[in-house]
Amino acid sequence: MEVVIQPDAAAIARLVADEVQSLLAARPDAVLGLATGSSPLAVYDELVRRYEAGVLSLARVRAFMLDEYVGLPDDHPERYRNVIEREFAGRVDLPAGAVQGPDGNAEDLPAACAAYEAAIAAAGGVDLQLLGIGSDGHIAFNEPGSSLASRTRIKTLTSQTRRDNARFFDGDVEAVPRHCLTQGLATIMSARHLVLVATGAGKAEAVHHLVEGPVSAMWPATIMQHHPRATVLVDDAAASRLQLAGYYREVFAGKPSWQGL
Ligand SMILES: N[C@@H]1[C@@H](O)[C@H](O)[C@@H](COP(=O)(O)O)O[C@@H]1O
Repeated sequence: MEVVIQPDAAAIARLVADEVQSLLAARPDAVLGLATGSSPLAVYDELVRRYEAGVLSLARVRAFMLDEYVGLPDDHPERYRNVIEREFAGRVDLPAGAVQGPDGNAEDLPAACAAYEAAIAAAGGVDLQLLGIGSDGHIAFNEPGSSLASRTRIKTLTSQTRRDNARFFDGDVEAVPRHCLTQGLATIMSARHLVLVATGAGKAEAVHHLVEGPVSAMWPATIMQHHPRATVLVDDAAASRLQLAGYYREVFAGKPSWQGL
């Protein structure tokens, strides 16, 4: 696992966008994994800027989302499919239909989960998966206690996650759905490069466990320690509880620029 400590979200976004740009230069039809939440927003803004500047095209890209709420009306602004369209897909040249997500309104939810796994596999798997992390250490919606071998399935959100996400629902916890469909930890681990972004002191404990704690279902993101290519990008506040922060800074400072993330 590589830990990259940067001064702020904008600096993190530039590094992640560089990585996406070099991936697409090598493979214009790459498969991206998209995350929702506030953490990846600066990355999306940076990618949009590069698209508008004409240095990046996503015309041949396919993308898969991590998760989706169950039961939000199709036109609800917080439905993750709509969030991704608004924050990213609708602002670049991703073709219509290029972004897929689990169908949280399907009549048969287990079948929708299986179909989603099959769609990812049929696309050849995800090349670069963007991730945020919840304050309780969840990735996608794999809450504490999630099977480390899980695949896309229905999950119940913890009250902490519902409280955390209430800010997107006018502060109304009751408006946050109780259930979701989420890629499992094994699904996420199948992506070829994991790129996790975390900023702010509220993520410091989760980041500490992710990078330096024992691998445990209680902190689901720790499974990333088993991934051969995982990059964790954090700002100073999110890095504040890392015991080896000085070492991570030294390693990154000494890295040849051509190496990328
Ligand atoms: N399902 C999402 C996750 O994909 C996200 O990483 C996490 C952190 O969100 P944020 O980046 O807004 O802090 O919470 C949400 O519940």
